[in-house]
Amino acid sequence: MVAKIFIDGEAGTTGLQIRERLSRRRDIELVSIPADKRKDVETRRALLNAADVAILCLPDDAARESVSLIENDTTKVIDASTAHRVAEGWDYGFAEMDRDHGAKIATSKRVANPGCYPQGVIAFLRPLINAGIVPEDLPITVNAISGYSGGGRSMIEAYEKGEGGNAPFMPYALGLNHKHLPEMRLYSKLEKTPLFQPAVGDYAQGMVTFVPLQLETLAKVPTGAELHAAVADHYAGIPGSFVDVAPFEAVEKLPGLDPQTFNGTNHMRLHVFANEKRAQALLVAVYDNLGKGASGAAVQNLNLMLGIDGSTSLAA
Ligand SMILES: NC(=O)C1=CN([C@@H]2O[C@H](COP(=O)(O)OP(=O)(O)OC[C@H]3O[C@@H](n4cnc5c(N)ncnc54)[C@H](OP(=O)(O)O)[C@@H]3O)[C@@H](O)[C@H]2O)C=CC1
Ligand SMILES: CC(=O)N[C@@H](CCC(=O)OP(=O)(O)O)C(=O)O
Repeated sequence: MVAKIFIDGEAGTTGLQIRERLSRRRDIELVSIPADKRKDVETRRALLNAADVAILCLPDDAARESVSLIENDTTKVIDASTAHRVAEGWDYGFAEMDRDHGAKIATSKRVANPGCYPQGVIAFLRPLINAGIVPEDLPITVNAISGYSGGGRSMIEAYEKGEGGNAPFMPYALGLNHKHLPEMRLYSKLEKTPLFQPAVGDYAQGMVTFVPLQLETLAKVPTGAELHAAVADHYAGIPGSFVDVAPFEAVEKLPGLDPQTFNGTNHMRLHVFANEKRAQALLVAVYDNLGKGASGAAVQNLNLMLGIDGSTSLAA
């Protein structure tokens, strides 16, 4: 069967990337909207209702509107926006977060594609909390850097025109209230909202998230090797996982921590570093904000929803 896919917001950063990833697929008919009608509600309503799967690459309010325009119970939805990530009736689109989660996505009609930053955090904390190695109430801090494509078309244009100074490293979200906090807390299984402080760099694409852990207050302080083993065990149990775990090694510097390492792919690599004497560890995830952070994850979820094995069908 050839599945009909409509990308609402196909001209935006995420929409274009998904289009590109799907363009050579023969099992998919990509339904396009005429450029002059792309914000026309009735044209979108018709295309949304005719699609087997609609992928929403829109601002939050427009994504909510698209969902409200679906009048049948057959069109499945993958929403790349923030609108439904912690909403009732939606499944979170991070397939590797639990052993059976890919199967859940495969039968879901409403999948909320994750935010770029939260996946690197959930990828570590959920398995560690599930294994009882990190307690749910441990206060967590997250730092991160993203390429400017994370800010969508307006930020890309601003950086490419050299507007705004183009600082090599520009911290933001200093009100400590970033929109990714609810999904980061909920799916990591944390009791307390993490302190999250990201930065944008003067490069287009690729990200790194950092979770430093102060472990001395824990009743049982895990070693770096124990943290690493728990995370590695989790991903070893997920066939076709796009998340892998680097060997546990003592290094001062690692070229693989370049945020651009996995650009153009759907891969995420997890690194564990530790200093046993100080009871400190650092959890580092490297991936493409437009890949596993957005369009790669959307195509992985689409494959699952179409009953295709994502590990073999996703063009990296
Ligand atoms: N960039 C990233 O790294 C990531 C983005 N996302 C999310 O994906 C979604 C899209 O982001 P991104 O691609 O970066 O954003 P862009 O700004 O690049 O693209 C959004 C697109 O939606 C169009 N649009 C806006 N309003 C409407 C409407 N009412 N009807 C139809 N089309 C509309 C815009 O058109 P116009 O420009 O003419 O207004 C634009 O083409 C957002 O919710 C974002 O939060 C998720 C993960 C990562
Ligand atoms: C650099 C930059 O500005 N990044 C965006 C997040 C990009 C992303 O994950 O997208 P969602 O909007 O779908 O959550 C931000 O911090 O708001």
